[in-house]
Amino acid sequence: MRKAENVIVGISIGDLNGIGGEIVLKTLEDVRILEFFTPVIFASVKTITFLKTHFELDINFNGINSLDQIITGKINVFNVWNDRVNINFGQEDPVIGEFAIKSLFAATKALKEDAIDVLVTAPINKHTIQSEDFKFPGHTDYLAQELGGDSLMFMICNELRVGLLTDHVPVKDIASHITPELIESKVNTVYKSLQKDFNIRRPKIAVLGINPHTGDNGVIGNEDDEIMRPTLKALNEKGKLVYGPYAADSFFGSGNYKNFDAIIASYHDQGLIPFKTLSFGNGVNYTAGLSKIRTSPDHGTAFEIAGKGEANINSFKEAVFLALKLYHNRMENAELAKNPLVTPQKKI
Ligand SMILES: NC(=O)c1ccc[n+]([C@@H]2O[C@H](COP(=O)([O-])OP(=O)(O)OC[C@H]3O[C@@H](n4cnc5c(N)ncnc54)[C@H](O)[C@@H]3O)[C@@H](O)[C@H]2O)c1
Ligand SMILES: N[C@H](C(=O)O)[C@H](O)COP(=O)(O)O
Repeated sequence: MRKAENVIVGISIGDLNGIGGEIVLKTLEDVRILEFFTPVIFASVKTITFLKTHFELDINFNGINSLDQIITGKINVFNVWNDRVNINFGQEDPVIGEFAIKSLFAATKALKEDAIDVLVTAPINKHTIQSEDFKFPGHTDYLAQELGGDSLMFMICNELRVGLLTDHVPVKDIASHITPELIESKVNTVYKSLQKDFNIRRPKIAVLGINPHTGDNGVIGNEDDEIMRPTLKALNEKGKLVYGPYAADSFFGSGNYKNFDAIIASYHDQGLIPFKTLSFGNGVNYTAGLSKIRTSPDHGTAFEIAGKGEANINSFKEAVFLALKLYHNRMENAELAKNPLVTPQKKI
């Protein structure tokens, strides 16, 4: 297995008018971090120099034009563009959105070609990134297309893990998206991720219902009784410790969430509101189910504080360290699978 400092963490720079540049550079300013990995920022030396000057940071970096020029133990900046970027903190700007996408495309290509080991993405603005080349509601769907597999938005903070059945889906379409096939596929992805990424051998999973009070026997909707319950029962009978549907309103307040290795919420805000409240700014958004590891902080571009030097870097730092932990866990599990323990046979 690679030495820690040789693990290459690719970082896409996100929306340059937001807080992305600040959280990336302030995280890397503490040089002790380079003992744990080698970073490669996908942007340009000119742009990173502008940010370094703006935030008055004491960092040095190694500008590269090719990924075989990466130097271990240095902050590497890969020149994705040569243009001068007109940064106006706090402004929604489609031109800046194009640079966010250039950075993401270059970093994803490097990930696919194994030039980087994991990808950590700084936040993008979902509106300004839309173009002919990019018609996705976020990184999760884009990476699912690029890397294959069954992608799943999996929010992680210590022992709290919240996955989503439906992620960037408009509220009016949620119920029609939730089918037995989708439930089975998402439960399986969460299950495999808990085993392979988090080393939990026999995971226990809770699924939250769709309707208020899981429908109250059909008084407030039938989906929980007709779709959720039979699908979860069938999965349970196949041997998975999966339970539910649970009424979502009291599930976190009662502390019941602590009894499970992961919780699957039916839709975005049902899962992300309790997650972001309980994780106190330290949460990480992990895209599970893919062939490669991608993490990101659990917050967005925060335009109102961008450029002011007020951004909290904790969630981004956690995203980097979670990506490293998952990378090492996957490597270890792959090693173990290559050399399974053979049970000695009795001599007769
Ligand atoms: N991973 C991602 O790319 C990602 C994640 C979430 C949201 N977004 C996008 O970001 C944009 C803005 O979204 P939003 O306003 O709903 O959420 P947001 O997370 O940007 O901001 C919500 C609130 O939290 C504050 N905040 C966020 N991060 C902070 C930090 N590190 N330090 C201090 N305060 C912080 C903001 O100032 C704001 O008050 C949207 O386009 C959204 O889609 C992207
Ligand atoms: N729902 C995510 C969050 O709130 O953290 C966010 O929009 C990012 O989504 P992608 O990872 O798909 O960009």
